[in-house]
Amino acid sequence: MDDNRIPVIDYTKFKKDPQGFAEAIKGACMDIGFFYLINHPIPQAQVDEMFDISKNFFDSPMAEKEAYLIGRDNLGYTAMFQEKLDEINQKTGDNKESFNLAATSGLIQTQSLPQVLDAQREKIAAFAKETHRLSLNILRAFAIALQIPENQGGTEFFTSRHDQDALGGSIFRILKYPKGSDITGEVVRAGSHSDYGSITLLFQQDVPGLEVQANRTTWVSAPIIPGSVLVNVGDQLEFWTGGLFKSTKHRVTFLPEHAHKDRYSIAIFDHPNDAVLLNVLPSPLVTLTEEQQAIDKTAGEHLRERLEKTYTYKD
Ligand SMILES: O=C(O)CCC(=O)C(=O)O
Ligand SMILES: [Fe+2]
Repeated sequence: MDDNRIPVIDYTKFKKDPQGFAEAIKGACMDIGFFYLINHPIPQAQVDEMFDISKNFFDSPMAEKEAYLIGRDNLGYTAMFQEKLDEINQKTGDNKESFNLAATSGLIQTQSLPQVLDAQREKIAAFAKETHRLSLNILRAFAIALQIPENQGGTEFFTSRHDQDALGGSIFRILKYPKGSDITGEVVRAGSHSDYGSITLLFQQDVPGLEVQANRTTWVSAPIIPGSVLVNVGDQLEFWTGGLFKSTKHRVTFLPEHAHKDRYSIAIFDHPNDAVLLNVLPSPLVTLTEEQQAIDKTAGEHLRERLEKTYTYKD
């Protein structure tokens, strides 16, 4: 495999040749930590509808958005420059706005939402359910690739630990990178970071800008492949697999077209349920170090540690 390329994997292979699909995904996860899925089951019309909802929300008056500022529950609105994903290298915060919606069933129903989003709650919930179904099949492919024994859960080892009806940190995030040039002198719009969860699904629309750090050294662009979803491994899965799967840093940089075009993206961050211990993985391919085995860390603890480092909460 070319190390500097993000592989493109055909999702229809999951049904026809689960083993081959699992091997392709494993190769990508052990290498660059990112892959595109084409021919996935989420209808483009539904994705487009989510982008329309997102645009309507970001167009609403600032007072309405700021009434829902993000708090320690990791839900709500993040204003321009509020999040600083790369606290070491960025002078200013990220040049973007975002809104975190809950992606666990209970919270989808009860999260307090601004009017524009509240009116679309059913559609948002349906999209969260649909994308979660796709995540579950990716997690099944992981279990096949990692040869999890039947008596340890087999194919359902990861899915049973990503129950949308149980407590967990999964987030459905809409993002807007407003048009305009780099007023602060930063080249980067969203600082270099790795994601926190197990897997992230990313939908990009029209305007590129995402870059991925191949081999932990070289920045390569992650172009938009129409109709695809970009999938990446997060920190919890890297930790859980003893480093076998790579949680790769990525960032969004300014491109000339950003001067006159808004950029929108949607990220679904799937997390293991809060109570899941990340230092136990019954796979013959994974060897956890003694040190790692000694760290009894749950997914919930892992997430909260990371969040405290990157946000400046206004409460
Ligand atoms: O907007 C993008 O393309 C990437 C966003 C991202 O990496 C994140 O929110 O974690
Ligand atoms: Fe990210």
